[in-house]
Amino acid sequence: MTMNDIDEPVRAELNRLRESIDNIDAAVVHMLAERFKATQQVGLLKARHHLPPADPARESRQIARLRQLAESAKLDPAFAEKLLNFIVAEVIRHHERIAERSAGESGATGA
Ligand SMILES: C=C(O[C@@H]1C=C(C(=O)O)C=C[C@H]1O)C(=O)O
Repeated sequence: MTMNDIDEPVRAELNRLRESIDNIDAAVVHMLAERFKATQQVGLLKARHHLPPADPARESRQIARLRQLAESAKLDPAFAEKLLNFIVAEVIRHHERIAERSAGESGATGA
């Protein structure tokens, strides 16, 4: 049995479910793009005011909140935490890059 041997009603159901998955994936990409736009602004603000790229206390509060939300949505809280940590690690990398660039610019002579 391969994917080519699927009966028509099963194929139709699979296609319907996959259309929904594709819509959800598109929404996730758009939401992440908006989130990164906001975090880039936070990175610029932090660099301008010499604040550290990471804020572990804020992250702890976000993890506790997301774990609760995940539980009430019947999503594995450990998965929600891993996903947030993955995203935040990327954000912190961006903030470090922004801080380096900002330090380079303010250290430049302009000559
Ligand atoms: C965006 C921030 O910077 C970092 C990234 C966070 C995030 O992606 O949610 C949270 C805390 C910080 O470690 C922030 O401080 O709010």
